[in-house]
Amino acid sequence: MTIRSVAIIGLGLLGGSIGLAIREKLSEVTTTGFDADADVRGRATANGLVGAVCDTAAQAVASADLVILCVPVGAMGDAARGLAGCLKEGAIVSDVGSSKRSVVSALEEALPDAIVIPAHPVAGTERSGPDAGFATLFEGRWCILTPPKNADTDAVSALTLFWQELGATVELMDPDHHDLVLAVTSHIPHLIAYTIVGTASDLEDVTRGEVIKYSAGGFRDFTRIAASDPVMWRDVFLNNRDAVLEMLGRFTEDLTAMQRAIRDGDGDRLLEIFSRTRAIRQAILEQGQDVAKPDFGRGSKEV
Ligand SMILES: NC(=O)C1=CN([C@@H]2O[C@H](COP(=O)(O)OP(=O)(O)OC[C@H]3O[C@@H](n4cnc5c(N)ncnc54)[C@H](O)[C@@H]3O)[C@@H](O)[C@H]2O)C=CC1
Ligand SMILES: O=C(O)C(=O)Cc1ccc(O)cc1
Repeated sequence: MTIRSVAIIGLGLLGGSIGLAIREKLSEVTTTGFDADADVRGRATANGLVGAVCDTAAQAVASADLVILCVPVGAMGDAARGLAGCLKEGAIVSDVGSSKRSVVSALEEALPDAIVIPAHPVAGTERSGPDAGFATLFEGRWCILTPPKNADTDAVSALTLFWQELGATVELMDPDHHDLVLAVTSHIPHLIAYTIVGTASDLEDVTRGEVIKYSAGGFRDFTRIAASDPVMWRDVFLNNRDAVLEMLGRFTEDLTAMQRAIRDGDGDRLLEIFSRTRAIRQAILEQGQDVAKPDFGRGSKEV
């Protein structure tokens, strides 16, 4: 099957970036879009994120071969229910949600007769909204597809090709495994950033001023991540609860071990842990991933 038209539901960072990337890399593909927020629809029109910004989701998807839901994971069910009875025959319904198990269930429940192939482009920034997108967001990034076991193979191939044409490398994964892996590589790091920046902001006024004044690289990096969209991340934690709690349990144990090593003056133990973690960064660099300028930092404002 050939994807000739794409409808994007949710015209923020991800939706806008997909629209711009299609315009730049797949000029023969037409795009339509819808956002629940009228102001966002206005900005999307002004920024030319899609060929036509529609007043309803039904209009946006009516002739689309591929529909991509780019809304917070907690809104996927509502957004999908709004499309029931409006899809073109044979259309693929996909998404970009950061967690997959609950999204798979929400989409399949809302659209039981549709071809649903969930996806997660592992690419983003701390920015959000219709002015934050950029066409190169997906270049050199992973896009994980979590197709159901009985998925239409032509649809999986078409979606794979679509993401490859936007510059991503595609991998297939089971949704539960996706959620566990992303809990440790993305969700817990965000939780830690929100926590440490929150801890600093709870300090008394004088000290807090000094935190801002003397913030060293590490803290500044955390503030970038902790500036990420609150609604999006609330939804990620509510929707990937089990995997996050599992990984948080392990993290808490490791943090306690670190606390004990410091209390005991166990320098050897600290050296051992810090050397092991250094090797992980080395391995990421050797894989050719851009860790010096964070993944996600493209298009983001340096702080
Ligand atoms: N921000 C990031 O770095 C990344 C985000 N994601 C995922 O992408 C999705 C979108 O995130 P962003 O683009 O960053 O968010 P965003 O906040 O920039 O855009 C989301 C848009 O969805 C709209 N919306 C909400 N409910 C809607 C509904 N029912 N119907 C139509 N529009 C609706 C909002 O008005 C908003 O404009 C989320 O599921 C997130 O987990 C995935 C990878 C990276
Ligand atoms: O900005 C950052 O550091 C990110 O981690 C971006 C990001 C956020 C959510 C995702 O599901 C994937 C990537």
